Amino acid sequence: MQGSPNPKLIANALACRRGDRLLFRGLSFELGEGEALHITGANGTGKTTLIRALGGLTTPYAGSVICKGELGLLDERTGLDPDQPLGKSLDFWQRIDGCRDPSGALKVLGLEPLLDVPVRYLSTGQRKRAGLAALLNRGVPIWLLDEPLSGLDVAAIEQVTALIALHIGGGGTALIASHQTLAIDGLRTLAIEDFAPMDEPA
Ligand SMILES: Nc1ncnc2c1ncn2[C@@H]1O[C@H](COP(=O)(O)OP(=O)(O)OP(=O)(O)O)[C@@H](O)[C@H]1O
Repeated sequence: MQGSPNPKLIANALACRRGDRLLFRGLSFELGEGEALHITGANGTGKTTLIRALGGLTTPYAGSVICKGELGLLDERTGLDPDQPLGKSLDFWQRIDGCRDPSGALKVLGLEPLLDVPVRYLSTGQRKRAGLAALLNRGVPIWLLDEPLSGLDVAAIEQVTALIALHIGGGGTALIASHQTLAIDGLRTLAIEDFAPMDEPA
């Protein structure tokens, strides 16, 4: 794993707004090496917004984020060129990120038969696995995963869950927003609705 040997991700009394609506406030947690947090909450309660705030993609309305170690984000946007074959599109990022074991992620995620397929032709689940391969290749210590299991079949759900557990077991850190149950030992849970303002139903 590249980056910090002791990753940390800390949220201090975070509050986020979208439009004129305060989604959550006073949200705090601390995650370190080998720790993971499952963010739960109904549609529209602010899980993606929280992930974007943690990743520096949106500015919180209040509070702060402390991040020690490189972050990798997996959401529905893979960052892979839709017009390129999957293999070439992953190669592009591998050249930038300096991947050490490019074939490892492809094998473990069953992507080898799809390397010649243009990214735009990939199914939802295939695209999700491709995004995860790109994340694995980066070797970053802190993972922000927005619905990593959505669109995956049963076997892929088990695979991806195992990969997340492996990442944590290897000293990584992960924050996972998911509507699905995650079978990962030691996983903590944070219900985002617990931080919703009283007078603003989700
Ligand atoms: N750019 C925007 N401007 C105004 N409101 C927005 C914007 N983006 C998102 N929202 C609203 O913010 C709220 C939170 O959205 P967010 O995507 O964070 O929820 P979520 O918990 O991830 O939902 P889901 O479970 O459906 O993925 C939603 O009500 C959404 O409509």
